[in-house]
Amino acid sequence: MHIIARRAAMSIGSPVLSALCTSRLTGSRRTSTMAEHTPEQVVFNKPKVELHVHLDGAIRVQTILDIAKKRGIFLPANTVEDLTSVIILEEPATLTKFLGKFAEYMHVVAGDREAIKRIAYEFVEDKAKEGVIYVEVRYSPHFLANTKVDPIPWDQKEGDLSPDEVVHVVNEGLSEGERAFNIKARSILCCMRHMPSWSMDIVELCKKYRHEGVVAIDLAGDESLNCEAYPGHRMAYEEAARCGIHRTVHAGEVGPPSVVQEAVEVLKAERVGHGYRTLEDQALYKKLLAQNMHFEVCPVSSKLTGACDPDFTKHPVITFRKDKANYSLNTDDPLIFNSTLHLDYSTAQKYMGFTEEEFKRLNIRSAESCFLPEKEKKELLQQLREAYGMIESTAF
Ligand SMILES: O=c1[nH]cnc2c1ncn2[C@H]1C[C@H](O)[C@@H](CO)O1
Repeated sequence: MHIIARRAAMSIGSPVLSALCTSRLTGSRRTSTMAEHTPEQVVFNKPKVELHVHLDGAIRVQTILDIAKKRGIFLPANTVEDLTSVIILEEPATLTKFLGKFAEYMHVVAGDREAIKRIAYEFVEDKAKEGVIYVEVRYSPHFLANTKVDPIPWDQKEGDLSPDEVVHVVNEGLSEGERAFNIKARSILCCMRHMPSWSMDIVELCKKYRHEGVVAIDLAGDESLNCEAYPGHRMAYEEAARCGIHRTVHAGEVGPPSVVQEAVEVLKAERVGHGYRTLEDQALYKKLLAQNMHFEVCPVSSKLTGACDPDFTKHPVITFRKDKANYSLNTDDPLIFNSTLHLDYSTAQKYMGFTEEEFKRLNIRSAESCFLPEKEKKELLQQLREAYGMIESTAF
């Protein structure tokens, strides 16, 4: 059965690492969760940090079906199994084909407050079940809105949910999830490459909600569109830098190293989303290594979007590891890749020779590179070091 089909039956359950143990249950007590894996697939059964995952690429299929039913929206399939096969990418494709997958279901969730709050809440539950203790989740508020957005996305009729209120509703879902599942969840708001006219809204929303869980700005979408041609993004990133809003940019996923260079030098990105093709420009790569630039690596995603060679033994993260670069392992869009964070870790172990020590190291680097304020970052690092046996526990 597909992981997603199993994910469908997830219920509100026990938080954090205990959830990983459900995969070890046998017989009739076996529960259905997204994090359900055979024991050998859970190769790093310790607290983790995830920095690159899209909320709209991490929705449960059952939730899409439930919301469609409630709203009377037609879908081309009405079981989890069937809808899963409509949505997922099974074979390596292109970034363009991958981005087209969102149109299969975004119209179901967009414009509906209850649906948006639910996906945010369930997202936190799913991450807790994977053993994630800190996550930064990203999305485009415009893609979930149906008013004060031009054009209104996904062929929706005009309604009353603005990008601003989308952020408010997502924040509510995330913080309720944090309380229920005892993990920390923060958000990153995405500008979209093809919609530079939305980018100033995004930086204003980052400013407005910076004390309610929004930690950074991102630029996602089709990388063939550069910023020189679209000054809206550059202006938004300048304002973000001016106001101390953290910045990450999707770059070097399928685009050439020049897009990475532009992200770092023009947009003042502090982290690079993906960044694989940086390796094609050794001078740039060395410069970023020296700067301790963080690369948000998404192994399973990089194969299915066609960003990297499908042979994982040739993956750029192997070079990053060899060079002791600063990087994280992330799911990106687990709905569309029919994946979990465990699959990214087990892929790294099975095909790229990753060890427990490297998993610990990269999670520490991820925590160091997260967008939390310094005090909270220190607490997160302390939590990880204790869990990894690097320091004595301070708990009594
Ligand atoms: O891997 C990606 N590269 C570029 N854009 C992406 C990727 N995954 C998701 N997106 C886009 C589609 C989503 O609707 C948007 C905001 O989450 O970001």
